[in-house]
Amino acid sequence: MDERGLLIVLSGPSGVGKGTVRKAIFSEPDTKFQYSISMTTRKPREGEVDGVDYFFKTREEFEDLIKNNKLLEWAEYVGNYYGTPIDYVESTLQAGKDVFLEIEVQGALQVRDAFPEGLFIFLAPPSLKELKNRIITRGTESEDLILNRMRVAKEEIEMMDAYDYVVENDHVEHACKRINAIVTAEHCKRERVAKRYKKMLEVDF
Ligand SMILES: Nc1nc2c(ncn2[C@@H]2O[C@H](COP(=O)(O)OP(=O)(O)O)[C@@H](O)[C@H]2O)c(=O)[nH]1
Ligand SMILES: Nc1ncnc2c1ncn2[C@@H]1O[C@H](COP(=O)(O)OP(=O)(O)O)[C@@H](O)[C@H]1O
Repeated sequence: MDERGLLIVLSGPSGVGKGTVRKAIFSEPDTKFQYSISMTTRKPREGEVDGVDYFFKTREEFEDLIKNNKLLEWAEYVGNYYGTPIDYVESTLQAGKDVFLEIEVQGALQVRDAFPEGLFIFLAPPSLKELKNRIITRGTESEDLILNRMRVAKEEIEMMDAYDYVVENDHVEHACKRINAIVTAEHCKRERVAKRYKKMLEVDF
């Protein structure tokens, strides 16, 4: 395979709908992206499955992964560690497949340093009021955690300029369409098709 896959990073504030949009993208039968399952020390929520939603780890196990350079990026977020396994990302890109990461902002900025050629998409809420509503309706957080997440969210929104694209998550299906359109456009921009034609033209006819 002479073409590496594209590293697609979807990020944005907690509660904006990253998980919802990512699941909607991966529920489409023709999605060709490979989802990189993250490691976390957060306790599983009801219905979450180890190795499907996350690889659930103890703090000791996670700290060993950090020490042994097994993570492309990691962040401590609202009291828990989250990180991306580097081997899966590297081998999948090497195989020419696009890898999709859904991660918070600190991690996305680390990936930007390691993979400046990646595609960085910021998912934005229609408003801060709507963001708070979404965190509340999700109902997984206590009052204290909601305030904490809103504080973090404001700082995260300030980082929007570091991304290649901002996608507003007004309606899930619209956000998915925008993301798919961006990836398609990016592939064209990166001249994958043009390179194929150049190769064809090298041959006499
Ligand atoms: N840096 C980083 N963030 C991650 C990773 N996996 C998930 N996250 C982010 O961690 C945050 C908290 O995730 P989670 O506890 O599942 O809650 P929720 O996504 O807000 O419902 C979210 O912003 C996720 O996108 C990862 O591997 N690295
Ligand atoms: N476009 C949308 N419109 C209305 N509610 C949404 C939308 N996208 C997500 N939500 C809701 O917002 C809440 C937070 O979404 P979630 O995917 O958990 O966010 P994140 O992964 O960014 O923390 C959930 O209750 C989800 O159903």
